[in-house]
Formats: sequence, structure tokens, C-alpha cells
Amino acid sequence: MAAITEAAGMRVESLAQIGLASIPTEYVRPEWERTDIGDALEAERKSRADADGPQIPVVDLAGLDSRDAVATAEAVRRAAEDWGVMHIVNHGVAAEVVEAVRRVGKGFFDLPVERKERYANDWSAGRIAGYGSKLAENASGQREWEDYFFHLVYPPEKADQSVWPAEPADYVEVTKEFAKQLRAVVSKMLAVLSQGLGLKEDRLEAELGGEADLLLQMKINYYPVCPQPNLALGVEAHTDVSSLTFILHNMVPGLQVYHDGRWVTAQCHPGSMIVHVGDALEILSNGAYKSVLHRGLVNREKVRISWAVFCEPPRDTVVLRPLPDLVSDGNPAKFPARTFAQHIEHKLFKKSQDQKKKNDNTTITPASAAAAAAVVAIN
Ligand SMILES: O=C(O)CCC(=O)C(=O)O
Ligand SMILES: [Fe+2]
Repeated sequence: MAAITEAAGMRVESLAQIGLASIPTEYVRPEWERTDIGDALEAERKSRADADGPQIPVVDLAGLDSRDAVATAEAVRRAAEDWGVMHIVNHGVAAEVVEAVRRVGKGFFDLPVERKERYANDWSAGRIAGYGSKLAENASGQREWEDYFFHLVYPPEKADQSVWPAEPADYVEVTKEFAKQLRAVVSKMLAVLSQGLGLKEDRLEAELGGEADLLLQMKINYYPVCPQPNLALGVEAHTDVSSLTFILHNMVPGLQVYHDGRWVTAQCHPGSMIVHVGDALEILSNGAYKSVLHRGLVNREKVRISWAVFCEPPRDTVVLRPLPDLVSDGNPAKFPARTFAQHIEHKLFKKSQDQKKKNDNTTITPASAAAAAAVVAIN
């Protein structure tokens, strides 16, 4: 018991460094979930061997500026409808900028834990940005095998760079440039997805807050090696609350998406980014685009790092609801109108109820509910 209590205050990175043969119980997933989790590297090998198995669609966005524009837009729409996720290549973020983001993010996580602790977030003090772990006293006391760094990266006037890593020295400069270039990709994707719903190309972006208020929140996920990847998850199954989420990673597999009743492992495609449809877009599109359920596996051999950028509407000023143009007698609204903040709150409430059902011994205390809310807010 003592070892477990001690572990509760530790970063996962530190825990991994001890070289434990078995992981503390807070990280062990419940039995119902353990039936189909395992080592991410093996999962990716299996997926590659299963050539006829389902694969997340890959869309080459270069097609948008060519004779293939219509077919490319159609491929984006179909992926968002059928999968809620796609790989995009030739997305428009320069390869050097992608490499630089990977370098500075890794550079930060390569610092000793004590140095990173200077950036620790503190939910109780309202400091959401910074270095953290899911110290979730959430309903089941369940924890994830990852540490992270979370910060708002765009628009620049809303991004508080004083809370960004000051090491490596060019972290800020590189991340600003990445956010700027990615923001153009966000517009491009939202334009194509708008048209895919029969709407004007700028409609979705305007509904989400436009240039001034659509927020890009970056979460760098750091998944240490795990001695028992068949018992733990880096990120538990969830849908993102965002409109779209863009994911880069260090070419170590781990992401799985739920499709047609099974978990499909994302393969690593050089030069690609993964794009998820999140809840906000599912709601605006009245369910035409699917907010994809996904999770992160861990592995025994390689540290995985991913950069997830959540494109979020402002919390209180935008009311998310199925766009009236998409609602008719034959296609009634599938979601109620809620602010983004209310959506997050509702999702949390549902999650805690589900957990309670799954585990009758669980008591939901105000502290655990608040911690779980924090987790939902950044996933
Ligand atoms: O690491 C990944 O690939 C996924 C991370 C994720 O789903 C999240 O941070 O919301
Ligand atoms: Fe996610």
C-alpha cells in the first residue's frame, strides 16, 4: 500500500524510471477493458500484417489545389462521416516546422523532472496550463500512463507565453510558427467540411468563433515505456470535445480508433498528421460528422510523444447546436443547444454516471468530480 500511495504523487516518467516489474494498481485498467488492450508496437505490427483489415483513410490535401479538388474534398467528407478521423498528407505545415516542433517538445521532456516541475499546473488554483499528469482522483481513482504539457497556442494575443516552456531556448518561437501554420490548415479543413455539408465555406469556422476566437490548445502527451502495456492505457477511450483535433507524433504507434465495432490501430505515415472530428463538429453537423472514440496504447520499448492540438470554440460565448440549415422534419436536431462549457459539464456528468454503473462501489466526491472535469476539459 505504501508504494502505491507514494506513486500517487509521482510523474509517470519517474515511475517508469524506477524500473518496476509491475505497475501500481491505480494504473491497472478494470477487467472489462483489459480484454483487448496490449503492447502498441505489437498492435501496429498486427495491423500491418492484416493488409485487408480496416485502415484509417489517408487524404492527400495537395489534391485540393489540383484537378482532383472535387475528389479530394469528397474524400475528406467521407472520412469525416464514416470514420471521424483521417491521416492528412501535404497538409501545408512545412516539414522543417514539424521537425522543429518535435525537437523542442522532446527537448522539454528530456529535461529532468525537477526542472519540468517548475511548470507544474495547478487545477485547484485555476492554473490549467502547464506540466501535469492525470492525478485524477476521478471516480474510479483510475490513472493514465502519461504526463503532459498543456497550453493555449493560438490566437497569439490570447496565448500567454509566460507559461510556455522557456527551455529549449527556441521553444516559443518554434511553437508560435507551428501554431500559425497549423491555423491555416484548420481553416482549409473547416472550409472543405463546410462545403461537404452543403454550406458556404466559411460557415463552420464562423460558428466556432472565427479568427478572433477559435482557440488552438496544444497538449503534448508524453508516454513513458510501460512494463505491462497489456494492463494500462496512455489515454483512456474518449471523444475530444473540440471541433477538430490535429495530432502529430514521434512515429511511435499508440493511437487506436473505434470503428465498426473494433479498435483499429493508427499506422505511422511519414509526413502525415492525424485529424479527429470532435464533439463540437459532430453537434454543428447534426451528427453527419462523427466524433471518433479513440484511446492510446503504451508499449514496453519506446517512449511515445504526441502533440494534440484541439480547435475549440470559446467556452461561453458560442452556443453549439445543430446548424438550422441541416435540421428538417426528416432530420430533426440530434443534440440540444449548449455552450461549449455546458457541453463539457454534461459530458462529465454522464461519464461519472456511467462509471458509477460500472462500479457500484465507487463514490463520487466533489473533489473527484472536479478532477474528472479537468480531465474531460483537456481531452
Ligand atoms: O496520443 C495520441 O495519439 C492521442 C492523444 C489524445 O487522444 C488526446 O490527447 O486527446
Ligand atoms: Fe483525444
